[in-house]
Amino acid sequence: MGKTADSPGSGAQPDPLQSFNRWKKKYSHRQKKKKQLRKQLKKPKWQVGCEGISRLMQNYEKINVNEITRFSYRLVTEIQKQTTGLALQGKDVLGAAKTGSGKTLAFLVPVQEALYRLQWTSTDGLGVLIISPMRELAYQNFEVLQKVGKNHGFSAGLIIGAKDLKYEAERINNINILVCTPGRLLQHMDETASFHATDLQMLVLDEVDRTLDMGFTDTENLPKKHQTLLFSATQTKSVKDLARLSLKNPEYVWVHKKAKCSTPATLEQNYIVCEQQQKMSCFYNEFVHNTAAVLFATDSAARGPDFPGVNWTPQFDCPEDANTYIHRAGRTAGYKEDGETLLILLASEKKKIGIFFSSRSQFKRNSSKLSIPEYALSLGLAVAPCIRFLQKVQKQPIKELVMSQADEVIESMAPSLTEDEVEEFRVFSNEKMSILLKGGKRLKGAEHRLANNTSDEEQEEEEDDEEEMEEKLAKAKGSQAPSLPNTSEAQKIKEVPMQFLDRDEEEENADFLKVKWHNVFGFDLKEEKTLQKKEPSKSSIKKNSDQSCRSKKSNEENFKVNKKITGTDEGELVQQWPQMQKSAIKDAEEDDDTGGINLDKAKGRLQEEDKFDKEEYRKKIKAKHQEERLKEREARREANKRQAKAKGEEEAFLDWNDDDDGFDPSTLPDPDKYRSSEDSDSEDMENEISQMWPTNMLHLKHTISTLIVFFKFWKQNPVTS
Ligand SMILES: Nc1ncnc2c1ncn2[C@@H]1O[C@H](COP(=O)(O)OP(=O)(O)OP(=O)(O)O)[C@@H](O)[C@H]1O
Repeated sequence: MGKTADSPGSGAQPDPLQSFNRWKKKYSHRQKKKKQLRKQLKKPKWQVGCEGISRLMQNYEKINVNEITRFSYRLVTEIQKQTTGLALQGKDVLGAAKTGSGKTLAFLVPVQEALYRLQWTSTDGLGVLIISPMRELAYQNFEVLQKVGKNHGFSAGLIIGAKDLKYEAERINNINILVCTPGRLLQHMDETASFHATDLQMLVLDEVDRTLDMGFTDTENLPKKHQTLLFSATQTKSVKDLARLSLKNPEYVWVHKKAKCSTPATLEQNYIVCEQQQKMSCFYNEFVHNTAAVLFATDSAARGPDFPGVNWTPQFDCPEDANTYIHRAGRTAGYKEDGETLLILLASEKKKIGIFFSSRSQFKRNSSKLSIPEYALSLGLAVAPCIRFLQKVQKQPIKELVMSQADEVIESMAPSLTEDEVEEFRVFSNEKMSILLKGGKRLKGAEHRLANNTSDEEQEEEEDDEEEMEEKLAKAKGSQAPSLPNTSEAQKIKEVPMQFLDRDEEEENADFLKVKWHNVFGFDLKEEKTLQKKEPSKSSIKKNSDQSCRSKKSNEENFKVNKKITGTDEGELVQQWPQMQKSAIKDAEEDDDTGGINLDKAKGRLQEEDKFDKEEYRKKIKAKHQEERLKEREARREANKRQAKAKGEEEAFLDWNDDDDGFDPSTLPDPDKYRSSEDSDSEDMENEISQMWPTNMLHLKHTISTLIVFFKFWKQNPVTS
C-alpha cells in the first residue's frame, strides 16, 4: 500500500536521491572547510602569514589596479593598517580613530576577505552582520561595500526599514553580508520565522558607542562563535558594554590616542566670541551681501529676518500650521520683488496642508490681531506687505489661482490701482514706516525741509499729496466690491475672504493673507474636495461666522479692554483706569501729528500733570481740615450755648436775690475776645460761621451780649439807695 513511483502525486515529491546528493555535496564542502580551518589553526602564525602572502602574490596578476586607484585608495590609512591584520587573524578588534580616517574600509576589507577565505557562497546564508546606528550610515556603508566588493560574488543586502517587512523577509535568507540598523534587525529576529544567523562568521558594529546606546543587546540569537569588530570615533572600554558583546580577548586599537585633538589635523577649526545680536548680524550680512547664495535654515530664520533679493523659499519640511507657512514664505517677495515658495510635500502632508489652509480660524485670529503695518513690522518686512498687497490687487491674476471654500479654482479681484499710484503709496508708506521704526518724531516744517532739501511750496505739495493718496486709497478700497461681476462666480469670489476673515475692514487685506496654490505637481484637486465635503457646509460656516462677527462687533462697541469707569453720587461717569490726563497741556499735544513719542514734551507734560495733581491734593486736604475745624467749633458753640443757658437762668435768679458775690460775670464768654480769636480766619469763614447759627440762636446770642454789657455797667456804677 505504499506509494509507488507511478502513483498519482508522486511528481510533486522531491527526488530523494537528488536531495541526498545535494546534502552530501554541501556536507563535504563544509567538512572540507572545517578541515582547512583546523589545519590553519594548527600551523604557526608566521606560516599562515607566509602562505597568505604567497597566495595573494599568485593573484597579483588578476588584480586590476585601475579598479583600486579609481577609488583613490592608494595608501592604507593608519586605522586600516593597524586593524586589518588583526581582523584577518580572526581576532576581536575594538578600533577607534578620528572621523574621516577610513574606518569603513578597515572593517569592509576584512569582512570580504574572511568570507572569501571560507569560499562562502550564496547557499551558505548569512555570514556577516554589519550594524550601524542610523539609516544614513548604514546606507553609506552599503554603498562602499557595493563599490569595493564589485568583483566578489557575495550577495549583500541593506535592511533599514525602507521596504515593508514582508518584502525584506522574503529575501533576507539569501544575503551573505547584511548591512542594517539595530531596530530593523531586532524586528526581523522577532517576526521573521525563517530568519536565522546560525552560521554567522563576523559581527561588525559601526559607531559602536551609539549602537549600544540605542539598545542593541540581543546577541543571544547570534551564535557564540563569531568574530566581532567594533569601530568608533571615540574609544569605549566600558566593561559592561563589552561584556554584553561577549568579546574574546579583544585587541584595542586607538590610533589617535596621543593626538592632541580627536578631529582630523587637516581640519582648520576657528571660533569667534560675539554677542547674540552680533552673531545674527554677522551671518545676516554674509548672506545678504552675496550675489548668489543659498541659506539652509531651520524655522528660527522663518520669522523676522528681512532677506532682500531672495528668489525662492523652498520648504523642505511641511510647515506645522498656516502661520509657519506664511512666515516662511514671507522671506521672499519682499519689497517690490517677485518671489516664489515651494512646498515639498508627502502625499499624507498634502492633506494636512489642505486642512490648515482651509481652516478659517487660523487666518481669522491672525488677521484680527494685527493691522497690516503691525503685521509687517512683526515680520520685519517694513512696508513690504502693504506694497505687495497693492501690487497683487493691481496685478492681472491670471497665474494666481485662489482656492475657494469648495476647493474650486477661481480668479481673484480685478485691478483698481495704477503703477504710479502704487509707487506713490510706496514712497508715502516708506516714509511713515521709517519714522515709526526710528521711534522718533517726524521732522516738521523747516527741519523736514532742510533734511529733504524741499522748499515751502514743495512741503505743502507733499502734504497735499499725502491727503490725496489717502483719499485714493480709500476710494480704491471702496471701489473693489462694486467692480466685481454680478454673477455666481462673483458671489464665490466674495466669499473667499470670508473663509479667513470676519470683519469688513479686513476684507480689504484678504488678498494679502489669502493662500494661493500653485499646483506644481498637478495633483488631483478632487481629493481635497472630498476632504472638504466632510467638513461643515459653507452656509453653516457662514452663519456661524456671521454670529461670531456680530457678537465680536457688539463686544468691541460696548467694552474696552482694561478700562474701569465708575459713577459718582452725582451721576457722573469717571474713568478710573487708565488714568485720564487732566492738565490743560493735553489738547495742544494731541494736535501734534508726530509718528513717535517726543520725550522732552512727554517729560514736560508729566511735570505739569504732577503739579496739577499736587495742587488738587492740597485743595482736598485744606477742605478736609476746614471741615474738621468747623465741626470742632460747632461742638464748642453747642457747649457754650448750653452753659450760657444755664447761666442765664442763674442770673435771672440772682437778680432777685441781691447777692454781689453770688455771680461771677467773668465766667461768661467775652464776645470781643471770641471775635479776636477768629481774626485769623477769613471774612468768608466768619460769614460761614454766622450762617451756621440758626436764626433763633442768633437772637439768644444778642440777648446774652446785651445782658453782659448791662451787668458790667451795673457793677461799675452800683445803684445806691
Ligand atoms: N586608504 C584610503 N585612501 C584614500 N582615501 C580613503 C582611504 N580610506 C578611506 N578613504 C576615504 O576617506 C573618506 C572617509 O572615510 P570613512 O568614511 O571610512 O571614514 P570614517 O573614519 O568612517 O569617518 P566617520 O567616523 O566620520 O564615519 C572617504 O571618502 C573614503 O573614501
